[in-house]
Amino acid sequence: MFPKINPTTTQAWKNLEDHAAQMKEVQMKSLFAEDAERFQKYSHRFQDILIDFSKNIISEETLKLLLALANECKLKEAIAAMFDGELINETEHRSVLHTALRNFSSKAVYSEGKDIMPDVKSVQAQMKAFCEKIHSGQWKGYTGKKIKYIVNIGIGGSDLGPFMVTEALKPYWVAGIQAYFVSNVDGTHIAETLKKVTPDETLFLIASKTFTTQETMTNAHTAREWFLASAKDETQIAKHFAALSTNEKEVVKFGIDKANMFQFWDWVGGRYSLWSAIGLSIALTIGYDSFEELLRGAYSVDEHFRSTTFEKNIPVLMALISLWYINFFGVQTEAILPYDQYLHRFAAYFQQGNMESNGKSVDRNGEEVEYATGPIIWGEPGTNGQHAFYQLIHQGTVLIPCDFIAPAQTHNPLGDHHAKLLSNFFAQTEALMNGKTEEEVEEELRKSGKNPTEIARLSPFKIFNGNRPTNSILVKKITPTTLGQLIAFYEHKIFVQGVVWNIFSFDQWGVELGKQLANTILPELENEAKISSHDSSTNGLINAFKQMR
Ligand SMILES: O=P(O)(O)OC[C@H]1O[C@](O)(CO)[C@@H](O)[C@@H]1O
Repeated sequence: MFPKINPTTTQAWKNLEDHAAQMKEVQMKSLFAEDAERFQKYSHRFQDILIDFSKNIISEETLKLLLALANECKLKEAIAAMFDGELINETEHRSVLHTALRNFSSKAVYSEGKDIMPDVKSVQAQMKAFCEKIHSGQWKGYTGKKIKYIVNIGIGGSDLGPFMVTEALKPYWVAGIQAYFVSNVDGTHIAETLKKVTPDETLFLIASKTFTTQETMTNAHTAREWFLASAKDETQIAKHFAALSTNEKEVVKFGIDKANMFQFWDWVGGRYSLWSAIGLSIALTIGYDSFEELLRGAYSVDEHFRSTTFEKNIPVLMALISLWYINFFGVQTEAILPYDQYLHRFAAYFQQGNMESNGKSVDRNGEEVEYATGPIIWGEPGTNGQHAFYQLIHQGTVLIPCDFIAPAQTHNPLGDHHAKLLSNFFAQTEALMNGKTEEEVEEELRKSGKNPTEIARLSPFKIFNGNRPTNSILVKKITPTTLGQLIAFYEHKIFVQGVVWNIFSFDQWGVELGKQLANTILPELENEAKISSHDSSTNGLINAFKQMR
């Protein structure tokens, strides 16, 4: 196991603190003015993806120190430990091997002494055969019709990944298949979905690693009742329900045929599970071959991550540059801004990926951390975001490093839409870096005919300080391959940060307390009795709810 190092005790951390004091005085635009090669030096190409880190408040010295920090925190050893199946998820005593799900080498991968690749390949073969049956129409519903609707019922990692990917890859959807995703326990979600599908043409995928998650089980039972209200025959459930899970016992208890169970394993974290059987909704929607391309894309990044020197290692650089702001500039939040409507769930997906992984305040030694860890992640597609929250990014009091992502080629070449979209993408990062000086503002106001009094009054509001960092990620086209690559970049970024912060990125104890309390409160809502067992606010709210309902 790699050592558990408090990053603040490293020499690199101390050096970075001193260096940050100097860099806080530096303007990015001066860095560009001083170095005509800056873009070439700080941008990296990975197949059809270009990542430009040059619009960051970093110098060669910054990167040298950040890389020294990674080395002092034993990142190399940590990467090897993950890929080698060591039990790095210590609080759950598990390996972390989502990378094995996209391992296209012929090499064995071991977890707790067992080569897991035969099981992985066998489930993939099962998924492929199932997709073929559904797509060819060989698989028939209870009235003899072919399956037209896929309804994935899952939440968190059992929903966000498949939903994000199927949306991102809409141009690849198999003709005749329509996918829906139900996650929220709010009955509205399933009720509205069921209005769009027919019982005899729908396949429900009950996606849950544990098969005990309240939301998913509640929705699954509602779907089952809805289905049986039409089919009126429990033996027909086998034609319309499949389970994606690690928990065979619970799947069978629910009444799903074992033959319709697609298995995955404890060493797949929920938020890293789209590559596993949880991806069946993806494979059914875009076809198994495209699903495999997605996996292959991720595999190519895994190889890059494992073998590329840290100086040129894209996820390592993404992680360290982000950490530079979080730990040395006091940054608390990052935005992910895809200039691609198909990627409209990308930020939401990595909200869970990042915040559930690195939203921790106890280190791997069980000590409270004395430094910042995971940031708040959020974002919306461009240009919608521009008309909503960019005001704050440009002129607000908080520094928000942003990732701008755009495809060079669109799947929908309509008139000049794409040129307009991309002109905004380029303009925003330029504006965030350069800002607009007082002189520029005054000159502009003068030209627009304002008098000196008006110029003096208005100019403070129109100044942009600039120097706001961005990464630009330009992708030739969003395809299964490039999407797989993008996702894997972000996954490994999260891993690298977790290593440097010395936290366990693959457990999620922080979601338990709320679940426990909800289980206590649920029976209290079953009658009209006045509640007095909580604090006065919780009692007051529950009692008011009982009166209002
Ligand atoms: O797949 P399951 O077991 O239903 O869990 C769903 C989600 O719930 C969590 O455990 C907590 O939100 C996530 O980590 C997971 O992705």
